[in-house]
Amino acid sequence: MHKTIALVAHDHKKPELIRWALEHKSELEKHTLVATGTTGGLLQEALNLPVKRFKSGPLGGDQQIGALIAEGQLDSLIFFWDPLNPAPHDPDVKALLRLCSVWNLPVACNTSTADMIITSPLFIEGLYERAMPEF
Ligand SMILES: O=C(CO)COP(=O)(O)O
Repeated sequence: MHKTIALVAHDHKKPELIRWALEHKSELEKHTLVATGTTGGLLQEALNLPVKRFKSGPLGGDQQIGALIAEGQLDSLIFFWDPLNPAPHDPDVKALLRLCSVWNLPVACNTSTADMIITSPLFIEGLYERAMPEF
């Protein structure tokens, strides 16, 4: 089943995300890929696949991806955020991860979880339910 997958990594984590994406290229190429600006440029070059690029994270890219979630236009987020270095846009990072919880969006912040999502029949066949938030 065709999905839209967002791929994002902070600077120190970009090599890890590129390695992961290359490893899973045969699955990723079946889907629409979106990314924050710098991550998207690197992925496009490494994978030789089209990647829709939003703004760089510090300039609002995380929020643009958050908007996709709120609009029901994203199926998963692979977000290798950096736990060891502070980001100037940390509130945006938190806001993006918060929306994944609000909408029950499959989100991976490391390679082990990303492996599980991209190989999961639940994900690939769309067998999980995106939550409608309750107030
Ligand atoms: O900062 C980011 C996510 O919070 C990623 O942005 P870039 O892909 O532009 O580096």
